[in-house]
Amino acid sequence: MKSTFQQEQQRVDHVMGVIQERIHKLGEDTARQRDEVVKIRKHFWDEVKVNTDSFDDYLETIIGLRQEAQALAVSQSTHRLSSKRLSTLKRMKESPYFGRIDFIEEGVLSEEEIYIGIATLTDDSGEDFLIYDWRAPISSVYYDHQPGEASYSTPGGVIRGTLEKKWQYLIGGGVLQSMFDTSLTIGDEILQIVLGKGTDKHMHNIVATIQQEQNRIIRHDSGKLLIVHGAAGSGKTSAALQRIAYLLYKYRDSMSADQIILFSPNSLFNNYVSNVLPELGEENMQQVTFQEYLNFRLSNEFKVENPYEQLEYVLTGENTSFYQSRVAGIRFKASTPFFEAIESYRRGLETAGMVFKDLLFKGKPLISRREIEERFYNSDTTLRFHNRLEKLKDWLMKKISEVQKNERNKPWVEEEIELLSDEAYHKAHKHLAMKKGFKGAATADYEMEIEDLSRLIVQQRFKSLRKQIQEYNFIDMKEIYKQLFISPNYIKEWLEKDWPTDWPSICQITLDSIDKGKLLYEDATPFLLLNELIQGFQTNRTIKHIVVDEAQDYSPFQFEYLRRLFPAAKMTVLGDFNQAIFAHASGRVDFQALTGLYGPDNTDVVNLARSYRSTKPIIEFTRYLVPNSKEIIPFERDGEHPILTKLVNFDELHSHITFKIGELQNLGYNTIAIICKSVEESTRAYEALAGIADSKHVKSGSMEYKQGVVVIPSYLAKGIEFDAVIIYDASEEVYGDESLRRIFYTACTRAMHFLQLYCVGEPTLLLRDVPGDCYIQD
Ligand SMILES: Nc1ncnc2c1ncn2[C@@H]1O[C@H](COP(=O)(O)OP(=O)(O)OP(=O)(O)O)[C@@H](O)[C@H]1O
Repeated sequence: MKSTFQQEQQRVDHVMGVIQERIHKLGEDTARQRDEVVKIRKHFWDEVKVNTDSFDDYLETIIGLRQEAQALAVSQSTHRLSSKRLSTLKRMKESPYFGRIDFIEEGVLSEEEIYIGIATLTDDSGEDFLIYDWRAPISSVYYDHQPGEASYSTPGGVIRGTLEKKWQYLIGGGVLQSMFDTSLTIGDEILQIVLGKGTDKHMHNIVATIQQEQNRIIRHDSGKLLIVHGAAGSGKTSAALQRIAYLLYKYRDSMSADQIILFSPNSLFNNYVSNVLPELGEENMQQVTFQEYLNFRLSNEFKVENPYEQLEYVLTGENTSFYQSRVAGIRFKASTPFFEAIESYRRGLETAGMVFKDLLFKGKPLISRREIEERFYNSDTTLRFHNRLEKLKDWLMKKISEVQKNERNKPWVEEEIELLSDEAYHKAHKHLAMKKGFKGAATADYEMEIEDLSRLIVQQRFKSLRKQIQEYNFIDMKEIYKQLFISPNYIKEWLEKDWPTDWPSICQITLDSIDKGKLLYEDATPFLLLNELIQGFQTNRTIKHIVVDEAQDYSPFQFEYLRRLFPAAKMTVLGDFNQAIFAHASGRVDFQALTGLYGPDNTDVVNLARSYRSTKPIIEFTRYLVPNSKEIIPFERDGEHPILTKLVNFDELHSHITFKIGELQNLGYNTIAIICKSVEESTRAYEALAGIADSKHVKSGSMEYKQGVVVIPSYLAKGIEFDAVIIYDASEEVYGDESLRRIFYTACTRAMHFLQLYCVGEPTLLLRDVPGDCYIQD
């Protein structure tokens, strides 16, 4: 008689056979579909008869074109779906499923064995499920329940029953390596195995070991806003990515990957998480950093400072003049009172204060800014602000048309006609001929009239002016924003209280920067907001979901902005106060305040207390670095205690680090990070440690997360993790300020298996509260 293990292997073999068969069949189908697409593309124009001689011919051409385009679209979509399924099946060949529940539904006598994997697989009849997708309603029982009474929600209502048993499988290369009856042990064996492994270049999916509290996040589906607050390493990013996969499955008929945006902390992180969805057979969502968005919107007008330049300044600029004022400005400009001040300032612009640009033609004002201003403030004040601007735009267009008409007979036009090159003449000829309905050979007979040519030349000359009006570029946004800072008292008109004491210096810093063509990071979102409040929000209604990771580094201001920008989207926000590293994140970072974005009825908050990334000794050490440390629960994974080594000078430090790296590499650690406070420090460290083979210096703008040894500033290491972390210099000299606590905590919590801290001189007092038995002092 066969053992349970053998029977299970037999089942694996059977399922593998089915998968192999499907791969073979689908491989053939996909190849055929690809040929079909290529064929349609190649012969697209052979199938369409282009004839525009008469209206009927024209109509027939259009219909032909449409039919051909439709055929192409259908073939492409069929091919895309088959390819997607094929790559999922190929992944399932490695490990077809990872779990099983034995479930008896209420009112049904027999128990059903539900095997769970990354995608559904049925037998040839299509009736019996060999594997259930991990996102199927019934699969939630696997994540949510221990043996006993259990239930799950379906679109038709709640199904109740009894969970008899729960199994976890480890299958690799089609071979069953181990299976655990977790209903008996309630063990985390597989989680232990997964977490004990080394990291590699990319984050991986966690579907086989999703924890109950994470499942709540993944399957959450009510309200507009889900706020997830969780300790470092608690799986916030992982849960968010599986949540996206879940939403793409649940709403597969109405939501596609390009309708979801993930706001990531930096490009390195983008690269790091880019494999999770493809591993699950889904396409990646759009990934963007807030900075990229700001650049996209503002780079025509300004050079926009990036958040890391801002942070680097905060970390290293203490000795520069106006340092305190700049930091106060950063905080204030990220606050809700400043948001409200901008809103009331905009309302104030309804009666006075709009600044316009002269509309120039041939270098001279055609319509002066004063004239535009007068027209605007004499317009009907009962109309909404935006409608008044629309009317102003119409008026300007009309004026331009009049001037344009008068210009046709001016001598400059005649001169230009005479100076027209052959090529320009030919182009103009063609354009006018097309406009008048001449075609092909007939155009040769057409004599261009001077009048037509003049009109065309004047029209061309006015094109950019019209564009300027069309795009509201006659509003001097830069001056309007500057106005807020020109007189330090001006703000008091829009804000009753709460402006910072160093406001006059903040005003000066702002103006100096704008005059140099640079927009400080703290001004970028306020400037955009004012822009949108005046010209109308450029909203994007196609986006259905936005996920904001590392949300503690966004200001309330930015959240409000995102809400308005994507009015049709739901939002998932993930963060950890303790890792708030940006300068605007004062002690008042408050996720509860985010509830105000959509209101309490539309908001849910989930807390993740258990931390998975690091070994228990590392978590027990790091949690003493932040307040509320008791709330962080370590996952029981053993390892070495963190080590603090005190050194007397930098030469000693560098030889210690070089030796340690060799040791760690011999232990088989793939990813080792030497984490520094700032780029300034990491540049020095990298140069001094040049002897370490194949080490890389990660700077802002680095696009790819690499294996091996990296020297990295703390704020770029956020969101990612390393097998071993070395804190380059944890001295009081470097981390001597309380405001660096969160940066220090973030750096230490990047370690999965090993944490070494060095310090040249006295260690930072941030370690003061860590009990001596939580680390080894060298
Ligand atoms: N249920 C789980 N099963 C397996 N691994 C998990 C699970 N949850 C989290 N992990 C692992 O823990 C590590 C940390 O997860 P993740 O990066 O998602 O946490 P985070 O909360 O976003 O961390 P941080 O805020 O520190 O950036 C990752 O290696 C992830 O794969």
